[in-house]
Amino acid sequence: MRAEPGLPIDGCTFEKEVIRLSSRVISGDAAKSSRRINVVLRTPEPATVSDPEQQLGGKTVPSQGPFADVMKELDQLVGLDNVKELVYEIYALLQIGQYRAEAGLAAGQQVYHMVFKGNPGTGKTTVARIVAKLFQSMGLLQKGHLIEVERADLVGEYIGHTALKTRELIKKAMGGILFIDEAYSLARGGEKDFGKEAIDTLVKAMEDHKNQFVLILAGYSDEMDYFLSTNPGLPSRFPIAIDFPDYTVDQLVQIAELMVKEREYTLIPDSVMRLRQLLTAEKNRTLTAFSNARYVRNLMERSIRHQAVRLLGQYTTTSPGRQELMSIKPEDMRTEKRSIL
Ligand SMILES: Nc1ncnc2c1ncn2[C@@H]1O[C@H](COP(=O)(O)OP(=O)(O)OP(=O)(O)O)[C@@H](O)[C@H]1O
Repeated sequence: MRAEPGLPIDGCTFEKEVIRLSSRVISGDAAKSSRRINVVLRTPEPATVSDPEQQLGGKTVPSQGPFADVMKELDQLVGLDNVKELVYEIYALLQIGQYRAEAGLAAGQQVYHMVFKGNPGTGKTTVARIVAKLFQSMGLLQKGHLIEVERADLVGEYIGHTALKTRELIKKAMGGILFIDEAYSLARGGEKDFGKEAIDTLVKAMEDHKNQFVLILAGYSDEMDYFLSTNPGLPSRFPIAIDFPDYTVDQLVQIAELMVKEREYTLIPDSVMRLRQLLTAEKNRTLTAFSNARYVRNLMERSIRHQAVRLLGQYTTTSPGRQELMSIKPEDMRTEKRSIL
C-alpha cells in the first residue's frame, strides 16, 4: 500500500469547545492548537423531507450515501451506545462546522486520536474499522483503511530498527487509521526497551503528519490507564477515550443470533436456552479474561461444524430438508475445543 500525501481540507476547522463527547474528553495541547488547516469536507447531505431518514442511537441521520451506509453498519452492532453517541456528536460537529464556515465563522481544529479500553471481543477492532470508513465518508481521512498492528510489528531488534519499522507502518496507515492492539505492551520494558522508541516515533509522526492519519491505542482498561499514566506526554494527544464494557448475556445472545443469521442458520428456542447457560457459566468461570463476542463467534462456528457432522450421521441415504440444514440444536452447542476441522 502506498502512502498518500496530506489530507485535502478547505478552510474548515472546528473549535474544540463545540464538541462534548459523552465518552471521556481529555483536553490537551494538540486539541488546543488553533492553526488553520485546509480541509475539503465531504459533509453528508443534511436530511430533508424527501430524503428518508434513519436512526442512530435514537438520533436522526441521513439514510443515503456512503456516510449512511457506514452509519447503518454501526447501528447494526449490538449495544455500544456510547460509541453510537460519540459518532453522532462527530457528525453533528462536522455538519455545524460546515454551516459555520459558510457563515464565515472561525473554528478550531479537532484531534481525533483515540484510546479504546476494554476486554477482548468487546468490539474494539470492529468499531475502529467502521470509524475508519466513517471518517473517510466525512472527508476527515482520505482512504479510510485500517492497519492493525501489535508490539511485535512495531518493535525491532537493534537500535534504529524500531523507528524504521514503526515509520513504515505509519506510512501504510496514511489516509486511514493505525490501530495498535495491546498498546500498553510498548511500555513493557521501561526506558531501555525498544518499545519506548516506538512510542517516540509515533508521537513524532502525530506532530509531523497532523490530520493525515488517526492513531487508535487499544487494550485492557487497567493496563491502558497505567500505560497512559506512566507516559505523561500521551493522554493529551488522545482527546477521545472510549470504554468498551463486557457484553451482558442478553447482548451476547443477540450477537450470536446475528452471527448465525448472516450465515443463514437459526438457533432454535432450546438452543438459545443452552447458549444462555453456557455464557453464564463461562462468564463466571473466567471473570477477567472472558472474550465476549469472540467467544460467541468461536462457539457459533464450532456449533455449525458440529451440526454438519450430526446431519451427515443422521442422513445417510436421503438429504436433510431446508429447516434441518438451518437449525442449530442444543446438542450442536458444545464448549470443548475438539473439532474435526
Ligand atoms: N456489538 C457487536 N455486535 C455484533 N458483533 C460484534 C459486536 N462486537 C463484536 N462483535 C463481533 O465479535 C468479534 C470480535 O470483535 P472484535 O475483534 O471487534 O473485538 P476486539 O475488542 O477487537 O477483540 P480483541 O481485543 O481480542 O482483538 C467480531 O467477529 C465482531 O464482528
